[in-house]
Amino acid sequence: MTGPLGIVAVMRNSAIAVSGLRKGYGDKVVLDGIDFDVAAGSVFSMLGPNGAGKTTTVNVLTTLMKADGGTVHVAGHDVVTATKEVRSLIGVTGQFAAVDELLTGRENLQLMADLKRVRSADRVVARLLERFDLVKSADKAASTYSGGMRRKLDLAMTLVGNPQIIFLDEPTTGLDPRSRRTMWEIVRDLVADGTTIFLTTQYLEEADQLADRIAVLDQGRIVAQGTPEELKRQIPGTHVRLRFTDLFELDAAAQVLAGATRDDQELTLRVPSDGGSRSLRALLDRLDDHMISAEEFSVHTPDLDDVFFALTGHTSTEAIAK
Ligand SMILES: Nc1ncnc2c1ncn2[C@@H]1O[C@H](COP(=O)(O)OP(=O)(O)OP(=O)(O)O)[C@@H](O)[C@H]1O
Repeated sequence: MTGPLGIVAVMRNSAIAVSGLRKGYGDKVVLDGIDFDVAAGSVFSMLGPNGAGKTTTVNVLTTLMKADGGTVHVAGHDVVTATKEVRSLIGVTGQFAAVDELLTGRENLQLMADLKRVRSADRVVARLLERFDLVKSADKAASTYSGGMRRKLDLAMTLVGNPQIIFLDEPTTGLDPRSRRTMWEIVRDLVADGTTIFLTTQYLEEADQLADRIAVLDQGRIVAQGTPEELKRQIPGTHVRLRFTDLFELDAAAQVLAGATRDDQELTLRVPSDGGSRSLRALLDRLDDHMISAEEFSVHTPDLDDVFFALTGHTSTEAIAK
């Protein structure tokens, strides 16, 4: 779209717009010119190992830190010139929780409601305690909470005042699988309500589960961006798996489909493919032409671990160990 109306439409749709963002500490370049756009109402995940620059990005986007170069707009506001507006629209949950351990869950939420000058604070606090399943522990000191409960309380505190855009910096690092799943459910609920989520994570599965778009950050640069499916499709390894009813059919198919790998025990053929609809149709047509029918047909795409390795030359855990 062109013209002023087009521009307005684009801006309205973009919750976060980052262009040429650079940041270093002394001589060390941490963000080496990164660009991305987050659509309103979506989950955008920045995926990268320890030290990739995720927290630095969150700090700049949430006005806590000044960039060395580039521009950042949050809900259409420049983070440098409209800091106050940006702060009033966002919520941030960092790696170091804002929870005061000496206060109870309820008191922590009340404190936040006072800070944000929220009306009907008691009602807001009660609702959040319920939503996060913290009613029973509401009047116990946060120091007695488990890691998962503390994260939930931290996130509940972030939601006081209904921010439009929420930044979650590694929200599930160190959590057990059950608490992690609870956090995922909460994120999904928030998005269903129209909230925009910027989420950093080192967990490939987490990005895969939650994100509409993923940016892979490695050593200060975005090495890939796209939907989880797009990222997986970018790398070799996608294949079609065909299962046949007997060896006779398998033999016939193996002769027709050059380059396929057969497994006689499983009665399957693995055929390299980009997984696109055109090549799938061509493959099925070819089998049809030879009157071969497959009992089962499935497309397998590599997971994000494969993607990370293909893009960066190291696995995410190798990089973490660096
Ligand atoms: N205040 C600082 N002064 C100097 N170097 C810093 C500072 N903060 C971060 N760094 C360095 O910048 C790099 C990126 O750090 P950042 O915290 O943004 O990474 P991250 O991807 O969030 O990793 P993590 O998951 O460990 O938090 C790291 O090498 C870190 O040591």
